[in-house]
Amino acid sequence: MHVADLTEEQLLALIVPELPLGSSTLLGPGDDAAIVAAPDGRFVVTTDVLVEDRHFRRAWSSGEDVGRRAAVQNLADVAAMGAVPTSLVVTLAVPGELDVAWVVGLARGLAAVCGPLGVGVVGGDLSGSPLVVVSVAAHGDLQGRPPVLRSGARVGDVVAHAGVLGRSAAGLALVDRAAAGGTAGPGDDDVSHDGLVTAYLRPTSPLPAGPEAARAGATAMLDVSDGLLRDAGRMARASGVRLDLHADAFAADVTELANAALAVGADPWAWVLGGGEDHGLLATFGPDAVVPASFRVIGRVESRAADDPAVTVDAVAPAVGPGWDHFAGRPD
Ligand SMILES: Nc1ncnc2c1ncn2[C@@H]1O[C@H](COP(=O)(O)OP(=O)(O)OP(=O)(O)O)[C@@H](O)[C@H]1O
Ligand SMILES: Cc1ncc(C[n+]2csc(CCOP(=O)(O)O)c2C)c(N)n1
Ligand SMILES: [Mg+2]
Ligand SMILES: [Mg+2]
Ligand SMILES: [Mg+2]
Repeated sequence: MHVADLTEEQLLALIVPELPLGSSTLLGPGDDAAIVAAPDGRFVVTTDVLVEDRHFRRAWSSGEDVGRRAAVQNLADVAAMGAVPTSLVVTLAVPGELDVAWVVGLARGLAAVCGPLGVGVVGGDLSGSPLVVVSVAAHGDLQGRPPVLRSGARVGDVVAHAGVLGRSAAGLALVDRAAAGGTAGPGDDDVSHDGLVTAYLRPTSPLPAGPEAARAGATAMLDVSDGLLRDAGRMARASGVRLDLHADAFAADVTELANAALAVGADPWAWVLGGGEDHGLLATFGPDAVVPASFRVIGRVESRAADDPAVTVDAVAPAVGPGWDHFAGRPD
């Protein structure tokens, strides 16, 4: 059965029962808008879109994969403010020839990520489109704490990261090679790259680390969606500082990706420092703070002189990067 065989109401009747209601939801799907409790008196709101052939390919990703990815990339932005996610709304634009099962799978993917967190999928919109487009807006609760902004990093703070680095980019390169008919070679001996492909298809984010960082007094935070160097640069510029990353801190990540990099002829450093879509959290903490165990220290905040790059690795401009940009420009 294809989407074009159904009315919007019939498609919604298949989707809505799959969606979690969430613990803060006062009114879920079915009316002109949803109602969600915001006990703090404020709420966090953010949106991120996924576009077919830009963020995923239908030949590679199931509906469930895309639903999980759409939820995670938005929940990571909520966590990056130090907040706990409460609800999502999901706009879905799809071609009429798309299988209904793909759309139901997408709802199940959203539910698989949101349900266990008590996050409601409380509404959305449907449209036809030549490509699949999934646009999510997520809301979150600061629980009475100040938000953790990008602009708060101060000279002398430590730089820390929670989550994985480079694994999604490695998985994408492996899927890409398989799709191009690439054959096994050096680096493939006795190793399965399955975990890396899953990291690309179904990224996860250390969401509880966001509020943990906020409680520990993080001075700045953002989620790493476009690559560590590019996102670190955003924090550095917003804060008027330089982030100096320590290469030693990434040795284990690079070693873990070495076989996959050999297999596809890539540089594992480019994946770790420049790959995006791992959705880890990059945060800074004052020198006296106790960095939560979910984070590892990867560098230090330094002053930025006029000619300094925003981000350095062992005090010099990095040789790889600069990370993802939809319009391909280079950062300042
Ligand atoms: N079309 C837009 N209109 C208004 N504000 C926007 C628009 N696009 C982005 N922004 C704002 O610009 C800022 C940077 O957006 P960006 O998408 O880079 O952040 P992000 O969502 O954290 O990153 P990513 O999209 O890589 O996950 C955010 O505050 C975002 O809300
Ligand atoms: C088929 C396919 N080709 C390339 C990529 C890589 N990619 C796309 S968007 C992005 C950065 C985050 O984007 P945004 O800022 O929009 O969240 C990255 C690393 C992919 N995921 N799928
Ligand atoms: Mg965004
Ligand atoms: Mg984002
Ligand atoms: Mg972000």
